[in-house]
Amino acid sequence: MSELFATTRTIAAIATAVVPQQGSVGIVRVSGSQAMDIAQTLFHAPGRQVWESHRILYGYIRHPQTQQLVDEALLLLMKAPRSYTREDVVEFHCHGGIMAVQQVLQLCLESGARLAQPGEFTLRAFLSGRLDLTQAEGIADLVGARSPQAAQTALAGLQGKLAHPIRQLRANCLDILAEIEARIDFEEDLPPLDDKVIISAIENIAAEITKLLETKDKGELLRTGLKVAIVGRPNVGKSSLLNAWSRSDRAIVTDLPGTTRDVVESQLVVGGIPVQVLDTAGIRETIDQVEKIGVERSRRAASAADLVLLTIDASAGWTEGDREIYEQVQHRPLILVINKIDLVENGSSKSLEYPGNINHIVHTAAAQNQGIDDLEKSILEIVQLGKVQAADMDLAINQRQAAALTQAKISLEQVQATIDQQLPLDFWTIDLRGAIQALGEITGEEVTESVLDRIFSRFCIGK
Ligand SMILES: Nc1nc2c(c(=O)[nH]1)N(C=O)[C@@H](CNc1ccc(C(=O)N[C@@H](CCC(=O)O)C(=O)O)cc1)CN2
Ligand SMILES: Nc1nc2c(ncn2[C@@H]2O[C@H](COP(=O)(O)OP(=O)(O)OP(=O)(O)O)[C@@H](O)[C@H]2O)c(=O)[nH]1
Ligand SMILES: [Mg+2]
Repeated sequence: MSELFATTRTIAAIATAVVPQQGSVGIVRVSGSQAMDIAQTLFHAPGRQVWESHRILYGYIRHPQTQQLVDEALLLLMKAPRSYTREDVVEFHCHGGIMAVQQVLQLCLESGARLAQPGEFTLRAFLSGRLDLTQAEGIADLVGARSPQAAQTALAGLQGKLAHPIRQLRANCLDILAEIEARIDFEEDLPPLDDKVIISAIENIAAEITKLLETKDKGELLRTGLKVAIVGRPNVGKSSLLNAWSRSDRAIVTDLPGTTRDVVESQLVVGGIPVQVLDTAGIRETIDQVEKIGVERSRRAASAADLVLLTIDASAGWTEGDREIYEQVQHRPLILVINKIDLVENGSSKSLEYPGNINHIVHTAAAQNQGIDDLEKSILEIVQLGKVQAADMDLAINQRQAAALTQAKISLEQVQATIDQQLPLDFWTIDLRGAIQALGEITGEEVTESVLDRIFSRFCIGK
């Protein structure tokens, strides 16, 4: 057993962010049987304050040997099992920045704790039965959420809205298994099995699994979001588009072609989906060394993006330069953004002869903040958010859960095939057990250490 699964040692870590921005308060969290001892060694609470569970004490953290003052702080005590890990937990609420928390953590380590691995507090919460795996994954998703909708979906997981139906489906499978096994063991004493009843019960379970699987695309979009690259010739208004879209002055805009040299990025939310927008250097042949590198980066950004916004200047029409860029990006999900629409007669661009097979076209006047709504609508059409939302559930499964659900469904289909072929009852149980195993992996009733390792190492230290 790896050290991660031995819960005998007391663990400690900084629970709050250390980089890049300093918070005004920083927390050092300690969990395990030595937590109270460590708190008493390091923390001095003046006056008559009681060291009881779920109390906050005020006082001073001092070096245990030299008595040198380290911080003026608050101490939160949570006695087992009324804590996040169900172990004794203490939290030092220190001044923010890095010095106080780092010194307090160091003192905890010198007093007998070891540094927690990423996700180890939550792992202990799982091992002690406080959370199941889907709830633990919900916590990681919540911490990483980049849109309110992503946070809402993560909270649903944290609340057990996924664990509940999965447990129910597994219990249904176990009931069917018990029915079959009873016939194997006591065949003569029981009425014979009705195949039709079993088949319809299995069909119902498979249908529920299918419904859950339909939330996968939404989960993927909310968790990873979209990467969108704005590309085009110099001076067509790419940076203006980024600024209009993000309602900021994020990128430098001038009337000089070749203004943007490096990739400029901005985080947005479109229809609940976190979107990372990349403004890039205008693509053209150039002998300028710096610009050349910028152009190379633009090409790379375009090929790494989920969606490319090929931006052109309406007043210039479809130029040879636009065509060359189009050839490089035409096989990618693409929107043609016809910008500077304010400069053409009656706002139309019918004279533009862009390729007829471009399906998504949006007209904008970025410098006037016009066309952004249409752009967002077009993006949501491309990612088919409508379809995603139609799976009307506030929960959304992740890839690991989808893989296990798919496995469970395949196993159930095999049970049905076995019944159809009228094979002996023993055979029915084999695949049914497969489905039970797969469903158990999702919540963590049946799970290997390597799977746990993979899930919890995604967390940050202190979580
Ligand atoms: N300071 C601080 N804030 C935090 C956390 C934390 O650990 N420390 N959390 C953690 O990441 C989250 C809150 N989650 C928590 C969940 C359960 C318990 C807990 O002690 N539960 C016990 C007892 C409840 C009671 O009866 O008083 C239990 O369920 O047994 C604590 C925090 C977010 N905010
Ligand atoms: N009339 C009009 N001018 C615009 C519009 N969008 C951008 N411009 C102007 O076009 C010029 C170039 O804009 P940028 O946003 O810097 O263009 P860019 O594509 O980022 O250019 P590079 O970084 O050089 O590739 C600036 O003078 C903008 O004010 C628009 O919709 N209408
Ligand atoms: Mg630019």
